[in-house]
Amino acid sequence: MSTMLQCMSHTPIKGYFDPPAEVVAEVAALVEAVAEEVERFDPQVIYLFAPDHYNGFFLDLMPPFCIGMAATSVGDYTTPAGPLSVPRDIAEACAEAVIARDIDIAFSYRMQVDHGFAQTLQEVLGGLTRYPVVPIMMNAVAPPLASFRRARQLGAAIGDFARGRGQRALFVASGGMSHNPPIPRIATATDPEVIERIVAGRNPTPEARDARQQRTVAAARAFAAGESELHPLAPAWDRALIRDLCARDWSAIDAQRNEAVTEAAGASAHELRTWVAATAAMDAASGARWDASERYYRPIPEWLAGFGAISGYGRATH
Ligand SMILES: O=C(O)CCc1cccc(O)c1O
Ligand SMILES: [Fe+2]
Repeated sequence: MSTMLQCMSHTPIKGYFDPPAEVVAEVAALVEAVAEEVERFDPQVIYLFAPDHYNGFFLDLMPPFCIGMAATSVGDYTTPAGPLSVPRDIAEACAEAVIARDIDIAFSYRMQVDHGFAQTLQEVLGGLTRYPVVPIMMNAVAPPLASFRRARQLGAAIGDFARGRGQRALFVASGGMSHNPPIPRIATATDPEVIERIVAGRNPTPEARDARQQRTVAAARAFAAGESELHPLAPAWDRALIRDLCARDWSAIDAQRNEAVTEAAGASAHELRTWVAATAAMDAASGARWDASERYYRPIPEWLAGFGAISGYGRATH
């Protein structure tokens, strides 16, 4: 059974407000190259680890992790709306295997996902329905968050499950790296409208969604101009995390404390738990016979993102 790992940042600001043309072209070339590799690999199943940004999951009921047995993209920013091709039997068996390992994940038969999933599906994975995909949502916006250690254990359980199935499996993470887009937090929110939106803001009007997206784009413009209170990008921290993941230094990964991650790299650096889970899944599915390396890294303030990518290739030992 062959395996592949692709971890990459997402940023929905792309197209609304962009860095210099050479940076846009560099990222486009990266995306295209990874998409071609995926096409050549021709996965039989994709395990896609991604966060949500208060578009599909809210504080009325926020799970640390959720596997979708069926899922639909809400179509925020420039991403397409519509159903994903979730192989329900595989997703169900995966949830069963994970829960049997004492990782008590949630599951949904009508999961809504946002650009966290949809941008990567659209740009890297051939669209929402090109391949069978098991979507795994990891809460990265609403503290208290599960630990990096738990993300690693979740990934390992899914990787073992994938190996047991013997299918050509692609593990994908969408998110990170250091960044801090203006996502409200219940601890500091005071505006009742904002509180309502993060507690129970499912299916907003198109106007409300657009207003929110325009605020994010405005924040990116201010951040790029150096006129922003948002946490700065943290290239040195990002590169160290890339090194730890590629080296499979699980004790270093497990030692990451949530407060320290926020402090060093901004609140949305927590999206990197998707990289942790996908890499741990790859490791479990591939045994010792795989390698990962840094594919790309650049801090891109216009996109509010420490933008990185790692790729890994392997062949399972049985
Ligand atoms: O709309 C939002 O809530 C956040 C949008 C957003 C911006 C930059 C990087 C990201 O990873 C991201 O998700
Ligand atoms: Fe994000």
